[in-house]
Amino acid sequence: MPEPILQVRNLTVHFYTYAGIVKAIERVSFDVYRGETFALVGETGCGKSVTSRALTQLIESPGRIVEGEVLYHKEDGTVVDLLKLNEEQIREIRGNEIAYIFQDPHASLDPLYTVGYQIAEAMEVHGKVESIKEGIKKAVDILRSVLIPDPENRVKNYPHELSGGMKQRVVIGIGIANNPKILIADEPTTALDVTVQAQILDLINQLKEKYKATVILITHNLGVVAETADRVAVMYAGKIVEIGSVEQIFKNPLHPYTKGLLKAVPNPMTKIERLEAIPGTVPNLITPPSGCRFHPRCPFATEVCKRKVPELKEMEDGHFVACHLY
Ligand SMILES: Nc1ncnc2c1ncn2[C@@H]1O[C@H](COP(=O)(O)OP(=O)(O)OP(=O)(O)O)[C@@H](O)[C@H]1O
Ligand code: NI
Repeated sequence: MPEPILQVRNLTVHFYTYAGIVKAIERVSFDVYRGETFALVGETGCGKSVTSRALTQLIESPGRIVEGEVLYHKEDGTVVDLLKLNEEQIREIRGNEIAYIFQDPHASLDPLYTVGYQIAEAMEVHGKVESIKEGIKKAVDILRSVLIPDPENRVKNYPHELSGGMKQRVVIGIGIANNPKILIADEPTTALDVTVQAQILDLINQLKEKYKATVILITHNLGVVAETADRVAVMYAGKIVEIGSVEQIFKNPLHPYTKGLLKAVPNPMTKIERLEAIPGTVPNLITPPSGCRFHPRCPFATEVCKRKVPELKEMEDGHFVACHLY
């Protein structure tokens, strides 16, 4: 039996805006197993980033986590609900046991400090080194492990002295500096060109093996999912509609939305295809559709789909779908 490292239950996040309450994610539940790469996929605005940020309470005003549990299974066997931790406790976990790599390396790095300093600081904050000076020494090894050439000199560079791909390697270096148990990569390659994207994904895979980490990978690129993930959760308009192994999802997609996604990508192994070609648009999440949120776009929708929210049901071993057709 795979052992869960995270169990997410009924995670719900709302944004209280002037226009109304944006129901960004609603009762999202899934497990992530220790050591796997778990992908969250879906069109833009479906709630991937909000879900991943909510795992460690990284939701800023006007957003609020209104419901849910995120059970984190530590290596010593204890289980904590990350949503019940206070600010200081969650900050101790964030960046240390659970680290993020965000999409835009420009926004993730401070232009005023050298990359060595920034890696050193990430370690010092969590008590992994006694001083920045010691941290900068270790930063050389970290730059080496993210395959930056000439790390002894690169450590003294400012972000603007590095290419986009190199900057993203530095961001990954900061992410892994404290040897996290879970690495959450939110569109880590979107801002990069295609060849560099492949290198960065390779790097994440290598680091995952080396540090025995668990990876949560957020992407709208199904080619990336096919190549790097073990399991996949498909999101639509703030809900998870299907979860399964990569093989189950690609060979036997069950939800009409998942089928549409796969059809919208002529060849799932093509890296550059994106998921934008399903007819209709993602609904407004202030007044989401009743029942199944996909029903207005679904070719198979019936009466019940308008009335009743479908729950996730297990159809085959580990393959879940939330759809009234099943
Ligand atoms: N600060 C905010 N205020 C209001 N609504 C927000 C805010 N942040 C996110 N949302 C809403 O939450 C929903 C989910 O957004 P999220 O960023 O998680 O989508 P995503 O799946 O990551 O999309 P993308 O692929 O474009 O990154 C969207 O409808 C978005 O408009
Ligand atoms: Ni996002």
